[in-house]
Amino acid sequence: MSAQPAVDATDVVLRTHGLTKVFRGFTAVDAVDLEVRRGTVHALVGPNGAGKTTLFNLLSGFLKPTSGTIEHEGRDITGRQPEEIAHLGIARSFQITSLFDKLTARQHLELALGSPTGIGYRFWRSEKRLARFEGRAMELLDEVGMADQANREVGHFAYGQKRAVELALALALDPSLMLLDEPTAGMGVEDVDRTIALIARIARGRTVVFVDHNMHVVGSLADRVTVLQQGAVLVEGSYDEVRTDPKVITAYLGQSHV
Ligand SMILES: Nc1ncnc2c1ncn2[C@@H]1O[C@H](COP(=O)(O)OP(=O)(O)OP(=O)(O)O)[C@@H](O)[C@H]1O
Repeated sequence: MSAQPAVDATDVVLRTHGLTKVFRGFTAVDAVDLEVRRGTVHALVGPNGAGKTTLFNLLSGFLKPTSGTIEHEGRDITGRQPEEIAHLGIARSFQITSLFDKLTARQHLELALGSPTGIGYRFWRSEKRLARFEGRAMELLDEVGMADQANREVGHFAYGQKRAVELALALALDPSLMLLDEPTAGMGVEDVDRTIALIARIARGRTVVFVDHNMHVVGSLADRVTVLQQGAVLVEGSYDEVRTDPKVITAYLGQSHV
């Protein structure tokens, strides 16, 4: 975890102002002002249905906001397409696995490295053209502790190993900001601890925003925590500040993952 940098406008990688998403009269994200500082790990938490995934979809361009703005490095990116946002260096890893069973881990990385935005795969690239990405592919797999599995088909991988490959794919973009959607969802305790260590490692020198229900993960990784409730920001602060906030305790009453 990195120390909190001094507050300075140029230290803000991502800022939303009044960000709102309304689905047929239902406000899923409600006037959210979010500030993500450079070099920090920032968690988004909140009870089920609080709007975390919708907010992620807005930040990564998969949904268009009803109103409000999103700024990246001081530039307005509101309404940009997912490919453009990825190209700006905002990488998102998905909650739902997006790997192909018959491809090896290395082939996944080579295909992603061969795609200009990193978020699509270019299957028509020849093996020879992709071979030039082998070195970088291996570096990325090494970064997530998967170098020794590089030539195995991902269909044979355990769940935690697939998530590690997905993290490597997000890193392939060389992102200035990583958005991780429930990186430990569905994992057992061992995989959760391994993933915490992995995220802590890849977060060095990078800015990370993640959504997770597991408070052990949030407490272990997050420099800042934003708690959402019914689409709006309820509280923001350090993990210890939000954990003990009476508003947060009340919001989580009746939820199993406090
Ligand atoms: N496409 C949509 N159309 C209508 N309502 C939607 C749509 N997407 C999300 N919602 C609603 O918006 C609210 C916020 O949903 P969202 O998935 O963002 O919450 P969440 O905090 O990610 O929840 P969880 O922790 O359960 O994943 C929910 O009430 C959901 O039903």
